[in-house]
Amino acid sequence: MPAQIIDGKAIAKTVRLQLKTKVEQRRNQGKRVPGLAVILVGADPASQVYVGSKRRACEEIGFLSRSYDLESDTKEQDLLTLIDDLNEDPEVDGILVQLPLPAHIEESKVIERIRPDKDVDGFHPYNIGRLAQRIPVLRPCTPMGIMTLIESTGIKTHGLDAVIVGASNIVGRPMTLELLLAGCTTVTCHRFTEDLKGKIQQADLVVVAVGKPHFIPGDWIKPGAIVIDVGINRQPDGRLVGDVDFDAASAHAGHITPVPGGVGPMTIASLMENTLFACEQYHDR
Ligand SMILES: Nc1nc2c(c(=O)[nH]1)N[C@@H](CN(C=O)c1ccc(C(=O)N[C@@H](CCC(=O)O)C(=O)O)cc1)CN2
Repeated sequence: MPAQIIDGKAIAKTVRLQLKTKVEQRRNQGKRVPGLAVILVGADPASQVYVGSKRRACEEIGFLSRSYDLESDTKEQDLLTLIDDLNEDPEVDGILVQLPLPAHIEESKVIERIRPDKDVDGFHPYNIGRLAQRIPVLRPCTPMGIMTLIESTGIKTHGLDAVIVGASNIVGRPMTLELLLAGCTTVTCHRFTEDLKGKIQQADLVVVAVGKPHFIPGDWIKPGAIVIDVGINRQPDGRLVGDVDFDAASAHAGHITPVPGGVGPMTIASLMENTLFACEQYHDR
């Protein structure tokens, strides 16, 4: 039987509609709307697309949206000063700095400058530490969205053997922490991993985030496994493909995310959830 498609676009839309209702309720109660500041440094075309989607999602849900588009040669200190200002701005619940940053700006310095209670990306060491200690607050958006997608299948995660391919700070590492928290036995694979095929063949759940088109052949997938593809690779003909050979993997998997329309839209929906969370948990008074 072919795999069931996990429709991230539809699930993300449902999440956004639920958030819109909650914002309307806040308005009716005389409360202020949550605010998100989105900062883009430079003009990377993919980043412009993602930032545009984040700003549109804010408007659709009814959040206050603040946009900061900075030149690619912006000084690190100027970006840090903007973050300092936004940290003190009572209308702003969340601050998002789109990654990657230009090479002259130190990413960790910027992430650590955002106050943990406004770190809606969930990348600050405080928020990563909370997730590692099983008391999550603001969680990294892509892994958080993936957990929502997995929950939508109705499959219980306790005891599953999960393989995460890729060990980035944005996806692979926090994904491992999320799946550990969800009761999976986790194996995190990276460039030095040996026998990747053997590990994937054993996995009930595979999350792939390496950024290489069709890196995982379909016939490596265990029959019935859940396959989550985080890769977004543009082909010479303009099509987007994932890190997994979708057509071949669909013949083996039980559930699979498409690219596009899988993980990407849920990343943005999770960011919106985090913004409301920051507003309600930290800033409502
Ligand atoms: N500060 C951050 N920077 C980056 C993050 C992040 O979570 N925080 N993640 C990625 C990029 N990303 C979010 O910013 C992101 C990637 C993809 C999508 C998405 O909706 N993709 C669509 C396809 C869009 C297209 O046409 O290119 C899909 O998969 O259907 C949203 C957000 C790196 N940087």
